[in-house]
Amino acid sequence: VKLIKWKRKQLNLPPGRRGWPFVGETFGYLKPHPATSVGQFMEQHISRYGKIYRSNLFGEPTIVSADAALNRFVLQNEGKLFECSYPSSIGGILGKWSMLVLVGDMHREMRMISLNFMNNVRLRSRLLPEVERHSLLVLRSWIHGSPFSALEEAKKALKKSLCFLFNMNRQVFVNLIGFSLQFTFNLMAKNIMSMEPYEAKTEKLRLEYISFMKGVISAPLKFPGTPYWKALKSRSNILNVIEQKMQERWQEMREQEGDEEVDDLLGWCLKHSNLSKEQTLDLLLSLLFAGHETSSVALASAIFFLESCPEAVQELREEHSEIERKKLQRAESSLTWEDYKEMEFTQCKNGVTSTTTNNFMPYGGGPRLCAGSELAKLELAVFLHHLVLSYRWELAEPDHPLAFPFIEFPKGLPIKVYPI
Ligand code: HEM
Repeated sequence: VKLIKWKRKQLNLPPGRRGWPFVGETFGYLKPHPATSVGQFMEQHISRYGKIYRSNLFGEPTIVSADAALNRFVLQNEGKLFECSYPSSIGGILGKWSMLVLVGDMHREMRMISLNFMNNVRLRSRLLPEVERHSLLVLRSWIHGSPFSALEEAKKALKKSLCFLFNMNRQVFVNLIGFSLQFTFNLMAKNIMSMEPYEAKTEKLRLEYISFMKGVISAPLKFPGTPYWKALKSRSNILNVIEQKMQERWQEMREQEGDEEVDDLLGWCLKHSNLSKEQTLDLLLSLLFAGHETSSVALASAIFFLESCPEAVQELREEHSEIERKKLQRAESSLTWEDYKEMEFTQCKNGVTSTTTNNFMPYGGGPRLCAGSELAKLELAVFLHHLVLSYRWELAEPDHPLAFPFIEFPKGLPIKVYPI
């Protein structure tokens, strides 16, 4: 669904209605609904007005489109016929230099930096081994316990976090959302700022992001207690951590005078870009945001839907067992890029019709096409590889994805896993 704002009056506008004064139809539009449907609001509006209709959302006159062809046209003409904009509250939280809210040349510059950080060479040589290491860290913690136990402070953080874990007769209960967030966050924190997983500072930052995310799409009410207020506070705490990392890195760079460079995004920005300190802070903050919530929900959803399709799990297991067998024959201990390319069923490379590919736009399109889509696909495939080879799983209690408007599993997707 794309929201398109119009400024001029007396245009040939689609049908629709304005709703209540000021708030328009915002509350109805944002009402949580099962993520497997477009929701009652959209269904009712589409049946009454068609797939393209007029409304009033977030305090602005708006055209809503649930029409895939129009959505693709809008995405592809971004910066030419259309310009992206978000409700101002989102800019307040992500920062005015965040790539998600920037337009024009500055957006292009930030985008180039992000694409460079996740380019094909880095994906093969650096990110693939990291993705595998972080997948195994999480999956092994399900049976061996988390490396947390060594750290008193992090233990407290664990209690507060969504994750829980206990072991009974080799059957393990896992709060999947907590663990998939841990996996994707740790991966990004390592590659953006060389922060090690399970260290107290990394955990603290991860927990800040949880309250940060809750406020990104919330009413911009700036008084204590509201999600928006808490998210602004988290933003400032997150920026403090990133700034401290930046100071430490400057210090190291001065001391080492051009010696070995740390291979992370922070190091690259400080050495090779002309970004100001503020711009670098917002870039890192928003990349950490864009790069972990999204892929963790995608991963949890994949595992959720697979649970109800044993045939697909069986086919996955066959594909990954074969890859594992060949890997062992070559006496290799880690996955190679060639192994990854062989995960064809996992990546749904066969049997996808052109209608599906044309209408399915999970990564957006045009000049704002997700900069991390290749990394996200790698994360999903490698995690699933080790998951299906190590465990069987089933839902521990009924849960389902809700559009909130971000996708959430109300119970955190509790699953029971059995080591194979
Ligand atoms: C399954 C996981 C993911 C999904 C579904 C997803 C989805 C999207 C979508 C729909 C957009 C376009 C937003 C717009 O139109 O303005 C986007 C942008 C972006 N995504 Fe992702 N994303 C995922 C994972 C990631 C990862 C792992 C990263 C890594 C850092 C990332 C980084 C970005 C960035 C930097 C942008 C902004 C691109 C730009 O404005 O030029 N994403 N993502």
